Amino acid sequence: MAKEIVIGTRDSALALWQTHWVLDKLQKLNPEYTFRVKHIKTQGDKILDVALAKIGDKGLFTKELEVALLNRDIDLAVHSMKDLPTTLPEGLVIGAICERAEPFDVLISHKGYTLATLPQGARVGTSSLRRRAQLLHFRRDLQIEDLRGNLNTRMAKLERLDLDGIVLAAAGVKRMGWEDKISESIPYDICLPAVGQGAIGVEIRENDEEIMNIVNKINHPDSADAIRAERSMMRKLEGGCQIPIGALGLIKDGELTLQGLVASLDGKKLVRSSVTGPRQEAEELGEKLASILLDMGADEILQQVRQETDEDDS
Ligand SMILES: NCc1[nH]cc(CCC(=O)O)c1CC(=O)O
Repeated sequence: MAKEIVIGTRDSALALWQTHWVLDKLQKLNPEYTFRVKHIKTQGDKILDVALAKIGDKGLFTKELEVALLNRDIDLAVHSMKDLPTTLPEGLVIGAICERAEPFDVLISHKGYTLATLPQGARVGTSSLRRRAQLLHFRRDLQIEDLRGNLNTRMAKLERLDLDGIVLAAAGVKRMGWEDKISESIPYDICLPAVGQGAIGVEIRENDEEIMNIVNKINHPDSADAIRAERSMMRKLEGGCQIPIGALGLIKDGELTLQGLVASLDGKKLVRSSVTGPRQEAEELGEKLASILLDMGADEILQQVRQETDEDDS
């Protein structure tokens, strides 16, 4: 009988879509194994009524899966790369980063608005600090409403809260089959994506060579190098708290260009820059861009954000 490999996943509709996408690929490329899915509830799936920025979202969608990996309850965990913290627990590694879908954000609005044409003071839903800051930087007049929950809940809130629009990741919207609801693909100069946005990753045990060989077949080197650079930038910038950070790595002719930004929560301050270099130096490029941003004023923004989130906690 074929050896069974257990894939751990969250059980949101998006997570299940992503997991079955990964499973199909793995099964085709590794016919000698049988793959099975195990659902695991994460903290982020249970706490739906508290703003993410308040509880801190590091590992909120991944921790229980990581515990299951370390306990050998599962052999690999499928994550949205954007939800995977930049530092992994001891003993776990990223086994593969799959080919990235569109990394940009989209506006969903019944009236077909774009960010530029939304009426004065329009109410736009997002719970991401990164989106909030960049939207406010672009349009100081917008009223940003908190929008916690999985994609289905967020879409329901567009109606229930009678919002003028909500901002979501294009990749998730397409995976849910909601393309027809998109009223604008938001350009990168207005909104730089989250680190890892649009890519699905596989986390495995560090010394598990058998699983490493199985998942390596679905690794996409261009996506992996781009996202390694983004994660390296973020690792150097963040200090244990949630901050508005955007990043996007793109590979062309063997060269990696990494764009990045850091913004204040109100979007008033925003520093943005980019670096280009050999793709083999993805991690160094990420650190270099982080240093450039810090020199440009990101250090002050970070201090300010830390103070503001501390006040929130008390
Ligand atoms: N934070 C939730 C999350 N994690 C991954 C995606 C979308 C899919 C992706 O970016 O890979 C989403 C939804 C969203 O931000 O709109």
